[in-house]
Amino acid sequence: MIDQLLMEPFGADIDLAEAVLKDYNAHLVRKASSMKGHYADADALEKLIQQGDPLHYEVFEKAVPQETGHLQFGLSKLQPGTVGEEFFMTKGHYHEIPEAAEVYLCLRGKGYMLMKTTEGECRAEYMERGRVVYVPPYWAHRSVNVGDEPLITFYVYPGDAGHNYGDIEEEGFPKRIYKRGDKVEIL
Ligand SMILES: O=P(O)(O)OC[C@H]1O[C@](O)(CO)[C@@H](O)[C@@H]1O
Repeated sequence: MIDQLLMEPFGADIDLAEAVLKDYNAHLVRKASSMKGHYADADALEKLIQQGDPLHYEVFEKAVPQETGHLQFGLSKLQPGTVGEEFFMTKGHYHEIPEAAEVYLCLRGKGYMLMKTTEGECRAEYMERGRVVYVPPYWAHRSVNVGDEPLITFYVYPGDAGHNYGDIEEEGFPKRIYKRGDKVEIL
């Protein structure tokens, strides 16, 4: 029985200086046009889309089965920039299995992990190279890049966790992160 479940172990290489996952075999790309409904300034987003629909973020993975017992891992690379005054961010999601936690290790850049619960609790945990953020069960999470280079994180979460985008699209996050001159404002 266990023989049928066995998968070959494998290794993967991350160029830590460049924060690049080598030989990835899964690649998710989200451009500005994937972000409709997420930013406060919808007109500024539309303008950005019309001006060439720039890359927003990518996720690079060594694919493993999306099943109980496995661990999904990879690198998330979020470009710097703003939509209006709001820093570039990921869509954000709860896990379909809400009890599933996630760990992020920041490899490059500066940003925040913005987290919220269905009860409306909201936290922003700072990220810079070497800092680990723990996203506990039941917290929706979104990365926000407040620096001027890509924000790159290594992440690990349970293989069967899944992504629930619907709830967060309806609820939104209670806080947003803005660039005001040289300042970062979390409001
Ligand atoms: O799913 P979002 O919010 O677009 O963020 C992108 C990626 O972030 C991750 O949680 C890892 O950082 C992936 O599971 C997901 O595909």
